[in-house]
Amino acid sequence: MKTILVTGATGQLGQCLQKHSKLYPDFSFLFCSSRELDITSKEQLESVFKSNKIDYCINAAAYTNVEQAEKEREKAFRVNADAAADIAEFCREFQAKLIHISTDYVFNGRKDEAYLETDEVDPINVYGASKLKGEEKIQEILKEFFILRTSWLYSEFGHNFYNTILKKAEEKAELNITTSQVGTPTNANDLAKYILQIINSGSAQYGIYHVSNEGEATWYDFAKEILDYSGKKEGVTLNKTGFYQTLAERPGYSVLSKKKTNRTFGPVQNWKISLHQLIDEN
Ligand SMILES: NC(=O)C1=CN([C@@H]2O[C@H](COP(=O)(O)OP(=O)(O)OC[C@H]3O[C@@H](n4cnc5c(N)ncnc54)[C@H](OP(=O)(O)O)[C@@H]3O)[C@@H](O)[C@H]2O)C=CC1
Ligand SMILES: Cc1cn([C@H]2C[C@H](O)[C@@H](COP(=O)(O)OP(=O)(O)O[C@H]3O[C@@H](C)C(=O)[C@@H](O)[C@H]3O)O2)c(=O)[nH]c1=O
Repeated sequence: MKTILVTGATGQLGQCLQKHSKLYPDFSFLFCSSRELDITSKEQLESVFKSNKIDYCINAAAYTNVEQAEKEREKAFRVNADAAADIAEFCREFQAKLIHISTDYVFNGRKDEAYLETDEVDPINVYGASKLKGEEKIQEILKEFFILRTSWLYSEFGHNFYNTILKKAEEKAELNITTSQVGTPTNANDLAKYILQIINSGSAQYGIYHVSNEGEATWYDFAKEILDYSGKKEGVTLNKTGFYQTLAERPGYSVLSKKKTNRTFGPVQNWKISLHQLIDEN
């Protein structure tokens, strides 16, 4: 039986992994919240790796507050880079394979077609820089890793753009949503299912992969689709804006090419279809 450690287990992706883990009764999961396992503590990491024979570690723990990271650079790097490196060290020592999640924000957004895994990285905010450092350290330390770059995650769980829009719709708020970023909203349930499929396949095709839904959208397009499909647009004013004031700069274009991922592990569905599924289910 394969034993799978999941860090950050009560975060958005962590909760999606918990939900979909039920489909894998032959796997033994060790879900650890930040309270149960602080990944910045080498002692705590060592203790988990020593007392369990871990085959895979899914690192779903991260510092994800893009705005706050501009003010807490050190903390963002401690969690997203240093702790990721420590996890990689323990994976090497205890022969576990690492599945680490990274982001479209490692790119500067100046390209005008989908980013390949091999394209130049050049983050333009602190969060992106800290995630890139994590990627780099993992590759230096470990051979048996999958770094999965994803984008614009949303789900029924936790704090995300989808839940923010639904909440604002309940409040009948006036929404001003930016059209100045193009990317791909990705249902975290799809990512969770994809990760579990990779483990189940036993693949040894290690490396960096892009795993997001297919297609592209602006945040405005995403908000509009959420409101239209959920039938909650009544009384809500939705405005396009070319500029939404934020502390952190974000890439203008961050669609990820899935050519390599599709070839290796199979397709991921279109973002609109996946969004509709989530709304239908909830
Ligand atoms: N959300 C998004 O839009 C995107 C996310 N990603 C990446 O996907 C992954 C999952 O993101 P998502 O689930 O959305 O993020 P969340 O912020 O929902 O979850 C992150 C989890 O990490 C935990 N965590 C933070 N610091 C530590 C620590 N020191 N030790 C242990 N756990 C810690 C948090 O716990 P607590 O709440 O208790 O602090 C939280 O449960 C991350 O690697 C992220 O960088 C990539 C692209 C898009
Ligand atoms: C709430 C809101 C946001 N926006 C803008 C701000 C920003 O440019 C964009 C998205 O806002 P958010 O703060 O929800 O998203 P942001 O924190 O940028 O999301 C990112 O999170 C990290 C973790 C990732 O890895 C990325 O892939 C990406 O998903 O929408 C509006 O235009 N209007 C609004 O009312």
